[in-house]
Amino acid sequence: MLKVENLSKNWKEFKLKNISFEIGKEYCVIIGPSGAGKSVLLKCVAGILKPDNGEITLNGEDITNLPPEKRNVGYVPQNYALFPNKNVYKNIAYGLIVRKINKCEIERKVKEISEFLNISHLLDRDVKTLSGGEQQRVALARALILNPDILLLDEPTSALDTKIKENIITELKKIKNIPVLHITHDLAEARTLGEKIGIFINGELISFGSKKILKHPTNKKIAEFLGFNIINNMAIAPEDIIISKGDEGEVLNVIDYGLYKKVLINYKSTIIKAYTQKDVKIGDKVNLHFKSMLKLN
Ligand SMILES: Nc1ncnc2c1ncn2[C@@H]1O[C@H](COP(=O)(O)OP(=O)(O)OP(=O)(O)O)[C@@H](O)[C@H]1O
Repeated sequence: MLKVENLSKNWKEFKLKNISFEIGKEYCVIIGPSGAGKSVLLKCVAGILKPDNGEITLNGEDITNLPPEKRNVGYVPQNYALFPNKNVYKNIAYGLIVRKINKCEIERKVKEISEFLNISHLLDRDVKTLSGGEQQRVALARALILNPDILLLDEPTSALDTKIKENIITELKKIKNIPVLHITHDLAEARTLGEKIGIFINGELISFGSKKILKHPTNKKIAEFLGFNIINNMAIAPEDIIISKGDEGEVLNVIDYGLYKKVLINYKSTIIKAYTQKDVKIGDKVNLHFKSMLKLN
């Protein structure tokens, strides 16, 4: 179990503000906009940055001041940080070689982890020749082979195209029995993977708990971040709006995504975002019906 208590880190322009949360053997996704401080938080847990205040415990042990190599933490940074002058096998085996594990045991473990992540065919390859998705799997294998007590993932799919992203997400879903702390700005990824969800804005963890929050935001800040419309302190999801002909609002913009359209409507002097499959055009006069509205605190 990972427990973070009152963690803070201050620079002139940025503050990580008293972050507290805990996760057990579950997949936790922390989501937030760029620059919110997600990577700083992850680096504090990995031991790469030292927090100014606060405490980090892993399975009951205070690791706040331990160097990275003394924490049993698997960390996959955003750029993967593979060793460019070693092949895939040596990259994956690196942590075990440093720990002077015997050769047969290393071979067995590399075989096991590379089968798990479908990269057995790449073991002899030079890492410089790998695609982004392949590099990602090698970085994951390198972290997982050490049987870490926690896996830390910094935007693991940000550099990948949609198809490869889906494949990696399938692999990530297979990781069980250890806590995973995954940071991203991708809401779809949070919805697919997160058992627990943290919402991080401007150095602050404004919400932490069950994934229910993604469909039922509790306050305006969370609702806005999740893309809900807000009218009279009620949150309305764009997919919960039915558009019909009328005179209450006017369509300002339409973006056609093929399967659905994203429509911006000037509705009683508020700009409303709706998703629809109907045929709407800029300038159409419309009425709106809200299928569901959530009261905010
Ligand atoms: N070593 C540092 N010294 C000073 N400021 C830093 C340092 N590292 C990070 N910051 C600042 O902390 C803030 C948060 O950065 P961080 O990388 O955690 O954001 P993020 O939420 O991970 O964003 P992104 O999704 O873009 O990676 C930024 O304003 C960044 O410039």
